[in-house]
Amino acid sequence: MKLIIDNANINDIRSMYEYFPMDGVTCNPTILAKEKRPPYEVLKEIRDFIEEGELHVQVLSDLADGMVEEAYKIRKELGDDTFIKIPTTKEGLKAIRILAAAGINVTATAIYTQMQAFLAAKAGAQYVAPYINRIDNLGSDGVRTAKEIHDMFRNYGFKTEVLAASFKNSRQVITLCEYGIGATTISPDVLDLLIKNDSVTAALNVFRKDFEKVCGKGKTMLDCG
Ligand SMILES: O=P(O)(O)OC[C@H]1O[C@](O)(CO)[C@@H](O)[C@@H]1O
Repeated sequence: MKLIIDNANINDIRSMYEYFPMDGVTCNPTILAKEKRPPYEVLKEIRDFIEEGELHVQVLSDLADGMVEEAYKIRKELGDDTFIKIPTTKEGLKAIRILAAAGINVTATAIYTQMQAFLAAKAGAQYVAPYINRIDNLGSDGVRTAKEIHDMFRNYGFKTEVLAASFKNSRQVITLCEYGIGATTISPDVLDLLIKNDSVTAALNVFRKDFEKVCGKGKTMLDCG
């Protein structure tokens, strides 16, 4: 499962890359706006830092022609390997088909239903991004929807992968990881929750205390005996 960071803050991204085995960065217009700087300035910094990592950037236009135009501008500014996030509306489907036919990487976003995912995959998207938590908040089941989309793609032999998005807890991520989902995009807060565990801390404290009984406070394998 690819692990992608859902954030546009370069300091957060650097820090997450330092600790976690990351595969790239996604953002959406809301995440970009939080940086309060010109978007391409922010995105170019991220592009340079993550080098070959995946970068997913969303368009704003409502109509297909505008989406396609934005896609070319994004690629010109940030490189041809950039994934263009296209909202999976009727106009979006038209744009996905045009872009995919031109060999452009597309991530179909704002996925709430299996049908959207099916149509986006058939139109040629590399990824579809179901919104796990937002689906839950509609009274449905985001994790189940993502699993069903994954299974449906396998049944049809589509190459499209699920890029699960909108997580609020680590359980949602782990369940999809077990299931073999292609990728997840996760905020720094939820990423930290994947490794935070009070039992691990407690176990390490016992090891330290026992060791210090013999070697003294603050000693390690470097400076004891
Ligand atoms: O519900 P949230 O946390 O705003 O997430 C929406 C998600 O959709 C995406 O736009 C999909 O890539 C992410 O950037 C974001 O995680």
